[in-house]
Amino acid sequence: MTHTIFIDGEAGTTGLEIRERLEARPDLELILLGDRRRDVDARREALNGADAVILCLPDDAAREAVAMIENRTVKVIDASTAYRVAPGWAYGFPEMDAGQRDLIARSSFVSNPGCYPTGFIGLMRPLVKTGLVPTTYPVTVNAVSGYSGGGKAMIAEFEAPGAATAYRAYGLSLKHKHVPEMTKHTGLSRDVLFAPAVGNYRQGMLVEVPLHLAALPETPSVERIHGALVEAYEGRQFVEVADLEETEALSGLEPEGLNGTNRLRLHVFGDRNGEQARLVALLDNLGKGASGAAVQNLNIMLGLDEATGLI
Ligand SMILES: NC(=O)C1=CN([C@@H]2O[C@H](COP(=O)(O)OP(=O)(O)OC[C@H]3O[C@@H](n4cnc5c(N)ncnc54)[C@H](OP(=O)(O)O)[C@@H]3O)[C@@H](O)[C@H]2O)C=CC1
Ligand SMILES: CC(=O)N[C@@H](CCC(=O)OP(=O)(O)O)C(=O)O
Repeated sequence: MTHTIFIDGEAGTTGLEIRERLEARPDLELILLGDRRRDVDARREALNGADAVILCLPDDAAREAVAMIENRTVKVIDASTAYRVAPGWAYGFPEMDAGQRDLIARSSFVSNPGCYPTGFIGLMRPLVKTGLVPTTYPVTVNAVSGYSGGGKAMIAEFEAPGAATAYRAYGLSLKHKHVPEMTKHTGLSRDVLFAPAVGNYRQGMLVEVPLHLAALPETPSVERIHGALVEAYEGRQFVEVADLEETEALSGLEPEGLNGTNRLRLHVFGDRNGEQARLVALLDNLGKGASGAAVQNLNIMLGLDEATGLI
């Protein structure tokens, strides 16, 4: 059986990567609008005529697209921030809980997680759930992304001749749009303090949570933190927890290590005295952070093997 798929935003950074992942698949037929992609009537017809639609648009345009969908049989995946904490939408992170994959499979409206939140929630949700980190704990997140994270506009800025910025801290007003989903989907009751940065390379990211272990109620060991993550993701194809020995042997970690994949790798670095830890997630902002995750959710919603077409 062939499923018809419409990517609204097919020529954008996320849309193009999804298209690349879907184009070669014989089980799917893509509805492509080409030069008519901004034509509202053409979009309305495609949004209501496909089996599934993937919205790769800015937030406001995503809300407009959702309002255009009258056909209740259409399955919708939104890659924007518009619906990530909205009622009636399933959060598209299948590995985050035992029942999340089934929830996504039953849902017609799935919100794809943000790239930074995928790394952060991957690291912190199991620790909050097991009580190792209290819900009231003041959590800080430091992160760096490649410039494709900012879409076409940021790619043009960084790739313009003479653009020499090496690194830029941003989100300095402490109101980044990812904070609500990071807080909600880890189960924290206090907003996380998010310190993002963008580097002069195209793609890939590191998301880090530093922890003073002695400030946590049970002063958990690095092994215990690591064990909670291993247990949470056992048997998951796309989320892996690096061995402690492998992590200890590393003298550095680079953000481009999983580019082109749908994988998320979690590391737990600890000091010799067991007083401090650095939890670090590595992912491709356009892989498990966006386009890969959207394809994984699409597979689940269509009742297919979730790994179809993904590495
Ligand atoms: N880049 C990333 O790493 C990630 C992005 N996302 C999210 O995915 C969404 C898309 O981001 P990204 O691909 O980076 O952005 P881009 O700027 O690269 O692409 C946006 C796309 O949206 C289209 N578009 C913009 N406004 C409208 C409109 N009013 N009507 C119809 N189409 C419109 C553009 O069309 P045109 O081609 O004609 O310009 C373009 O194709 C955003 O919500 C972003 O936050 C999520 C996770 C990671
Ligand atoms: C480098 C950069 O600018 N990154 C983007 C996040 C990209 C992303 O995750 O998009 P969503 O917001 O849809 O999740 C930002 O911080 O706004």
